[in-house]
Amino acid sequence: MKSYDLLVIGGGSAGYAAARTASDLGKRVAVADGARELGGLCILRGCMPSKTLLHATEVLHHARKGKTFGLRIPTAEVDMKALHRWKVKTIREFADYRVQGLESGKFDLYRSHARFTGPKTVALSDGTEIAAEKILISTGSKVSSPPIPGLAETPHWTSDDVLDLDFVPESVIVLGGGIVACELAQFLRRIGSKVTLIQRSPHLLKEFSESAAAVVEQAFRDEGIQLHTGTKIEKISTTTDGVSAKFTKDGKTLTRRAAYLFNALGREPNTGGLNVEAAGVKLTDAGRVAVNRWQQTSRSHIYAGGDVCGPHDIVHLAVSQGELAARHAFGVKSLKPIDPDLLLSVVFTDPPLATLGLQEKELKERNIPFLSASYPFDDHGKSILMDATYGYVKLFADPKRGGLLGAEIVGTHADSLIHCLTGPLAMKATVYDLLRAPWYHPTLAEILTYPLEEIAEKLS
Ligand SMILES: Cc1cc2nc3c(=O)[nH]c(=O)nc-3n(C[C@H](O)[C@H](O)[C@H](O)COP(=O)(O)OP(=O)(O)OC[C@H]3O[C@@H](n4cnc5c(N)ncnc54)[C@H](O)[C@@H]3O)c2cc1C
Ligand SMILES: NC(=O)c1ccc[n+]([C@@H]2O[C@H](COP(=O)([O-])OP(=O)(O)OC[C@H]3O[C@@H](n4cnc5c(N)ncnc54)[C@H](O)[C@@H]3O)[C@@H](O)[C@H]2O)c1
Repeated sequence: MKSYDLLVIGGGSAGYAAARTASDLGKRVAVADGARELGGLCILRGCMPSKTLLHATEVLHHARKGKTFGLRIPTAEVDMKALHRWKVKTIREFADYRVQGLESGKFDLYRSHARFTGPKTVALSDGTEIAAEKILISTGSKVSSPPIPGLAETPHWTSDDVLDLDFVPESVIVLGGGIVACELAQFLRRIGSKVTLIQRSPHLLKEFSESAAAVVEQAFRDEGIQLHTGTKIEKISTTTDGVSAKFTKDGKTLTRRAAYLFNALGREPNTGGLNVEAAGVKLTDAGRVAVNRWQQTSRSHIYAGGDVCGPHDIVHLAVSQGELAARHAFGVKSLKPIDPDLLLSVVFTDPPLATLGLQEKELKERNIPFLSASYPFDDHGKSILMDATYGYVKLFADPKRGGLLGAEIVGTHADSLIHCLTGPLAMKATVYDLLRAPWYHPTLAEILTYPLEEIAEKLS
C-alpha cells in the first residue's frame, strides 16, 4: 500500500489546484485521474473549446455586419474543417501545458479510476492501493439525460459533440435553455444551421433575471433562432431524415423536426463508481458531495471541490475550492471561506450576460434594503458607434452609505465590463469611491458612471 499526505481524486481544475497547493506546502501528494485524455473539462470540453468557437463566430458575425459600418466584405463564411483544426490546435496547447504540470514530478500521478475502500483508503483500477491522511474528491460532472420519453433511444449530441463538429449541420433542435444551450445554440446559428431551441421555463437562462434573459432572447430571435419557451417536452423520436420533438405550449401540441438533436438539459455530479459509502461521505439530495464552508465533507479529513460539490459549475470557483481545501487540510492559518455574496457569473452569448454579487431577487428574498439604477446601451456613445445597442447595466447599492452590493450587465463586452466592479465589490467600495475613479471617454466602461451617479443623487 502506498501512502500520502493528500490523495486527489480527479485531476481537473479543482484537483490540480489542490495538488499544486499541497505540494507547495511540502506535502506528499498523489493525483488519480482515470480519463483517457488529461486536462479536465474546462480545457478539453468546456470553457476553452466553447470560447474558441464562440470567438470565431463572433468575428464572422462582425464581418457579416460590415455593411453597417460602410465596409465592403463580399463574403464571410465558416470553413468548418479549418475552424475545427484551429480549435484542436488551441486546445492541444492548453492541454499540453496542464499535462506538463500534472507530470512535473511535484506529485505522483496515477492514470486510473479511484474507488473508496474505507475512510482513508482507495483502490485504483490499475490495482494500486493507496492510504492517505487527507483526500480530495474532485471528480467533476457529466451530462445528464432526464427521463424524457424517447430521448434515450434517439441519437443525440451532447456539448462534447457540438464542440467537435467539423461540418455545418443543416438543422438542429436544442433541448434546454441553460448556459450550455444558449452559448452553443448561437454558435450553431452563426455557422449557418437552422436552430430550434425548446426550453421548459418561461425564459431562457432561468437562473438570471427575466429582464436580462429577455435581452438575450431578443438577440437570438433577431438572429433567426426559433425559440420555444414555457414548454413541456412530450416525446422525442427518430424520423426518416433526422429527429422530431413533440411538446406542448399554452395548451397546444407542437412538433418540430430537424436533422440533429442536441441534449443540453444539464449536468450532474460525477460520483458513480467512487463508492463514497465506504468512506462515510454524504451526498446532498441533488447528488452532490455535501461540504461545509472549508470544503470538508461529512468525514472531516475528506474534502471536495469543483462540480462534484458545486454549488455552481464555474471554473474559478473550482480552483478556489481546491486551493482552500488543500490549505485547510494542512492547517494554513487565517483562511477565509469563499464569499457567496461575491458570486461572479458570465454567460458568453452575444450579447453576453454577467452578474456579480447580490441580485434584485435575492436582495428582496433576504429583505436587504437597496437602491438600484440602470442605463441602456442604446443611449451610450461608445456602444452606439459600435452598433451594439442591446441591453443595459444595472447596479445595486445599500441605501445608507452607498456600498456596492451587486451588478447586472447584459450587453456588449459584459464579460469584461463586469470586472470593473469585482475589485471594488471585494474591497467594499461605495458608489462615491467609484465616482472618484477616472473613467476614460469614449469607452464602454464609462456607461457605469450613469447608474453610479443616479444612486449617488438618490443618496443625497
Ligand atoms: C460546454 C461547457 C462550457 C463551459 N464553459 C465555462 C466557462 O466559460 N466558464 C466557466 O467558469 N465554466 C465553464 N464551464 C464549467 C467548467 O468547465 C467546470 O465548472 C469545471 O471545468 C469543473 O472542474 P472540476 O475540477 O470540478 O472537474 P473536471 O475538470 O471535470 O475534472 C474532473 C476529473 O476527474 C476525473 N475523474 C472522474 N471520476 C474519477 C474517478 N473515479 N477516479 C479518478 N478520476 C476521476 C475525470 O477524468 C476528470 O479529469 C463549462 C462547462 C461546459 C460543459
Ligand atoms: N459561461 C459559463 O460559465 C458556463 C458555460 C457552460 C456551462 N457552465 C456550467 O455548466 C453547468 C451545466 O450547464 P447546462 O446549461 O448544461 O445546465 P443547466 O442546468 O444550466 O441548464 C439545463 C436546462 O435544461 C432544462 N431542463 C432540464 N431538465 C428538463 C426537462 N426534463 N425538460 C425540459 N427542460 C429541462 C432546464 O430548465 C435548463 O434550462 C451549469 O451549471 C453552468 O453554470 C458554465
